[in-house]
Amino acid sequence: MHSNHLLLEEPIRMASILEPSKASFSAMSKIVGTLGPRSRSVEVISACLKAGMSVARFDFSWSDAEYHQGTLENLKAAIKTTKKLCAVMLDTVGPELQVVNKSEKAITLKADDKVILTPDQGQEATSEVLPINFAGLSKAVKKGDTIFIGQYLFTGSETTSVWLEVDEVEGEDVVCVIKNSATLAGSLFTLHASQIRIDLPTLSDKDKQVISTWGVQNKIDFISLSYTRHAEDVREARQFLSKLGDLSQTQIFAKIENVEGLTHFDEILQEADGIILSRGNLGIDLPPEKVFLFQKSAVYKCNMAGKPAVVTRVVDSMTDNLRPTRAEATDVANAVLDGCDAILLGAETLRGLYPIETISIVGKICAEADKVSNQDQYFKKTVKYVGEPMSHLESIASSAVRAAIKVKASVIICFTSSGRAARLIAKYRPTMPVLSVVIPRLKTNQLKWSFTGAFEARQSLIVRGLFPLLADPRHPAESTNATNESVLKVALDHGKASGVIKSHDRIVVCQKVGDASVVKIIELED
Ligand SMILES: Nc1ncnc2c1ncn2[C@@H]1O[C@H](COP(=O)(O)OP(=O)(O)O)[C@@H](O)[C@H]1O
Ligand SMILES: C=C(OP(=O)(O)O)C(=O)O
Ligand SMILES: [K+]
Ligand SMILES: [Mg+2]
Repeated sequence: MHSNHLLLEEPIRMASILEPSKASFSAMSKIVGTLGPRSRSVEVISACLKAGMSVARFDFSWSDAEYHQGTLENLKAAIKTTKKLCAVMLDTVGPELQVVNKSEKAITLKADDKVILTPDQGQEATSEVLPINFAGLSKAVKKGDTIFIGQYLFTGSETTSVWLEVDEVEGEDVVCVIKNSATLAGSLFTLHASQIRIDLPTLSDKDKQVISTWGVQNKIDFISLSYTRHAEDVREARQFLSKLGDLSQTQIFAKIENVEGLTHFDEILQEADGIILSRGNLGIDLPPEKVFLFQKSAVYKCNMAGKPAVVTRVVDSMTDNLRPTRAEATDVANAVLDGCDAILLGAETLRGLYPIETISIVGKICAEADKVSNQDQYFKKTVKYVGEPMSHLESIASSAVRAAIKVKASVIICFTSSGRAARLIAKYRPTMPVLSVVIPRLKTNQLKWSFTGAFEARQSLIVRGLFPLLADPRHPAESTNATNESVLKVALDHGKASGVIKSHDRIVVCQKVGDASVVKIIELED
């Protein structure tokens, strides 16, 4: 994929744009798919994995643990048959405001009419009254405030979502003027009050209950912490996970969905393992002309911190269409050029008509963008930002990337146990895939012995450029010459089998020999 590297900063021969792309290993960018009604059979999930999905998101805003368990069992079966790894992400409900439409009858709202938002959940949802799950709304809003309501995983389509303006507050009810005619479809609508503080905990009691049952049972790799607004939200979630056995290893991805989270971005980034730029909600909270600026600066900060950045809501129109709009197609490429690690698909895979095609098209756009991203510029910027003296490991990691580019290596093979070395290599955005060979370590919790490695391997599935391989735990974890050689052979065979490594290729290897970290370049004979 790196062989015909073009640079946007140099004149591109226009005709070269039309040259068909060589079939490549896969995109360096990752794809997170939200699984639901249209993407829960073994068949469809298998196709999604083959098309490039490497993380499955289970959104607990919608449906229950039993339903999600059924989907997860199918995911496990699909992983087994396709032999494609996939990590599991649990997405919390958090302080999300919802309208439950028990009857599931479509609700027609007409511009200039009035509608009442009430916390009385005993009432049916109609075009006059919409019951919501929060009693504090009337205290939080004032006349003139803007409220948005859309179908769960709204796509922004003007006919299924509605803008309201607060007209008056009557006790706990909020009376609103409808700004556009729309028909709300489905059983659940999300409500977003622009730039309003919602006084609800970031981890709700229901979230805690789900995490400590479903989450523990399934050893979830990631928590997607909806509506993270302060660093303290992440610290609290971390504290909660620390008491749940294996989940002390679960990574926390802070979802930035409103202005409050944006304001505290720097502190949140320090605490979190990664960031989800939740443009669905954030795109409503921010003035439209500011969305790109947040994206560019947040992704830059994530890159410099070496933490994964995930961008959402990229090809909403593919929920009903086989092709993205031109704007969407360009937006996906720009997200990659901005430096994001992964793209998160919502409605497109959950209830869209074309989940597999969506993943495949997004993957292809990412792969094209990968080819023209300016690695040299990025590398220099990162080295400058990190400054001197660099930590030993960071210096080794950046040198490995530099060497790999200079010798035109086809892959970097990185030995790691904690995953730290592989993440640092990814931070320097190599143009070739990184096979992160995770070496298990024996650990004990005083009750039983087990091996580390599974979490670390799956968690790299959200990092741009990383392709994990879990080494056989029978290999001793000590890095002797003999074990290094035998593990390297397994990694090379794996690389050859998957087509990234060919005979006579050069390969950069990052490993420890005794106590010393080394970067070596090998040239294959056959
Ligand atoms: N089991 C191993 N065998 C050989 N080298 C290793 C092993 N584990 C880590 N390394 C190398 O050791 C250095 C530290 O890597 P890191 O991922 O931080 O290791 P750790 O898992 O010990 O935190 C890197 O150069 C990495 O490639
Ligand atoms: C992904 C988002 O959130 P949700 O969990 O509501 O899909 C978003 O707001 O972009
Ligand atoms: K959610
Ligand atoms: Mg959201």
